[in-house]
Amino acid sequence: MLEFLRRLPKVELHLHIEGSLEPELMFELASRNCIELPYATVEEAKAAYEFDDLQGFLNLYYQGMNVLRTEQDFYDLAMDYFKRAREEGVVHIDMHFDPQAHIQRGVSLDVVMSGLLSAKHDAETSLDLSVGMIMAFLRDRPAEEALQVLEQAAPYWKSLDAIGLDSAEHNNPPIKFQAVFARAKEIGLVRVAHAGEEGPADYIVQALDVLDVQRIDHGVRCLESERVVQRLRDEQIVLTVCPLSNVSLKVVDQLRFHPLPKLLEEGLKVTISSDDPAYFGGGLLTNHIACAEAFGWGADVFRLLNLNAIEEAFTSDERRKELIQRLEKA
Ligand SMILES: Nc1ncnc2[nH]cnc12
Ligand SMILES: [Zn+2]
Repeated sequence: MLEFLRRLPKVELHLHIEGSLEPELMFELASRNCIELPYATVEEAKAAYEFDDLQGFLNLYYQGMNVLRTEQDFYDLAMDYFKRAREEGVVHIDMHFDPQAHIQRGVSLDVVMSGLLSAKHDAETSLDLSVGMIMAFLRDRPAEEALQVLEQAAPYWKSLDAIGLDSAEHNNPPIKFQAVFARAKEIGLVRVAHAGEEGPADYIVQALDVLDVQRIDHGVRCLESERVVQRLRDEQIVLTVCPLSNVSLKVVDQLRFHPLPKLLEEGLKVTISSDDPAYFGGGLLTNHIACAEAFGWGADVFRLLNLNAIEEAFTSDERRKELIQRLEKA
């Protein structure tokens, strides 16, 4: 099974590129930019990655990305992950990034975009890896700020595959971003949102009805409402479920109690992703292996999960067809 999972062409729809910052690179960038870290060693940083909940993680996530200052830093961050993902047999990544978390530190949108877009270009031309770009808004910051960033990003609209919504879900319902998402729709941008990770099933409905999103990131709490499950099934809305993330952030107690098998039984269009691999114990292959061990899934389940992801990936129809053929042959 391990060899099968390694060679299976895997597609990741839910990855925060800032959450792929490994402590080793964090130290390298800190040294390059003369920034003092709150950790003495890589081991000390890793030991701090124990979280009680989403907010506990977000505090370290925003602190960690403070080492990202230049275009080269963003390029190195993304290429470092792309190369590792490729070695694990990942063939496509839809990458979230958080411009507000950088702009508020004095790092310009141009610096972020130039670094990430160069890395995407190089991955697509030299690594056999396609990359989608999801510009995410921080739901615990004001909607007006998100709207400003969306307008400021006008030179990059053509380079974006979607906008997203992430960060602290409690008390930050999708409806807060109604105007931002309406403007994105007017511009012609596709929309996705985190919902039902720590927030209630009702936030999933709001994301669909008010933000008109095409996917739900996480969505595991849909199971608390029969009506929401029915809706997701009827409309075959893709859920980007992140098993090891859910364990790390205590959304579930242990992987063997994760609702992934139930979501599949319910006929939902499930995919799996790593979310923030540097913080949650590993990348997409590690998530696959952990699921194989926890749920005893065979090859057919993993083929289905990745077929679901390929069908939804932000890529060309030509690349999609190629990936489906490679999946069938694996
Ligand atoms: N799991 C997650 N949930 C919400 N926002 C995030 N930003 C990075 N990872 C996140
Ligand atoms: Zn996420």
